[in-house]
Amino acid sequence: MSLDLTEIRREITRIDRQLLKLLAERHCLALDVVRSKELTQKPLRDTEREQQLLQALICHAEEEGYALEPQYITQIFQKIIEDSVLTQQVYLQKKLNQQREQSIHIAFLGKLGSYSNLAARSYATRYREQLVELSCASFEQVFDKVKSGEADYGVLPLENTTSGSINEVYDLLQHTDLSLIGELAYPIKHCVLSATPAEVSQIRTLYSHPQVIQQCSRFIQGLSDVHIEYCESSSHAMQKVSAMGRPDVAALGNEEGGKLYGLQVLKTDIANQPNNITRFIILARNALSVSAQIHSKTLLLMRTSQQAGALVDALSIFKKHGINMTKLESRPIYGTPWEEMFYLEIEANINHPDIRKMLEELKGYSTYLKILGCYPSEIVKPVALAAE
Ligand SMILES: C=C(O[C@@H]1C=C(C(=O)O)C=C[C@H]1O)C(=O)O
Repeated sequence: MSLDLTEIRREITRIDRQLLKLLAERHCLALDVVRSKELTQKPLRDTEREQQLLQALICHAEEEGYALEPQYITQIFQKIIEDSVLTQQVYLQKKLNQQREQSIHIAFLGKLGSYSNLAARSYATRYREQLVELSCASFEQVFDKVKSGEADYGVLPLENTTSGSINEVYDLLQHTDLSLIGELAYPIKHCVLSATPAEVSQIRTLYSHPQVIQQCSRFIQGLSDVHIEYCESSSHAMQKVSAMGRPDVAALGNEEGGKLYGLQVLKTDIANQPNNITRFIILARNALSVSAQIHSKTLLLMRTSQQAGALVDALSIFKKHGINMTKLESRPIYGTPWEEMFYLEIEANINHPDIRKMLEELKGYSTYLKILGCYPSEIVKPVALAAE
């Protein structure tokens, strides 16, 4: 066996290309699978098959004596299965809603390179759509651009695994006629960026969006003598820092955006927790139909009477119908002090007759009920393997 690095790397490159080819082949088979399921109307996800498949791979690796940890095999194949499930979902959704390959206009907060912009690109890539990017100065403007027809979709952050709910977006949802048609979980990897080579200890002013500052609060506390400047978005921050060209100012943003503004990365992974993920929602003027074969979710707006137990009674309807609730949020109702609007996200498809019946029942327990939208769940929860 040669120990020549160039030669070994050439061999690695050859294997990587083989892996890529095999992944592409598997990806095509996922499309054959969905065409077959279309005929049989089978649910798209089959967690039993996924469990068996993972278990069999782990056993096979052991029998063959491959030096691969079961955890490693599981992680890699869970990612592959996630792609397969989402590919099938996209196929069914595009067919059901008769979407053709076309260019779509997507509105998002910030300039090019903002996290919302990266999420918009990821959504368009998943649906294989050409993207026309429309920058907005505020969340409100994103809603307005979709309402006026200037944009087909609006991409907005709803919650983050570190800083929690984005209240401003929840409040805007209370008064909108737009429909929620999709979701997207996007990993947020904050870093410190500056225009010139510098040490983090040199920084005296940090620019970013309040949400980013909040998600990196521990890192910021560890810095001494630093002043914070809040910006409309992280992309505004990156642009400002780029224009200043000084070693004592830096932006908190992302690596991809940093490249766009010619910035250097001084430090990566500065969020309070490594699993820093933002869930974005996609808004459109018209609601989408979601295939019954897809695991879907519905977001409801609900207000209850001010009587004792009114909310508990309303929520008990979900329990009665065996419906899982994935999110419960409340926000003040403007003009009505101390009354709350509830946001309920449930794992349900509103086109199912049982769910329609359940919502009729729920009306009886609420003073206001509105469906904000039904959408495919794009968060593919990995299956758990049976304990040894
Ligand atoms: C490909 C399929 O659809 C889904 C994806 C799977 C995979 O990628 O292996 C397995 C089961 C299903 O959840 C299938 O049913 O075989």
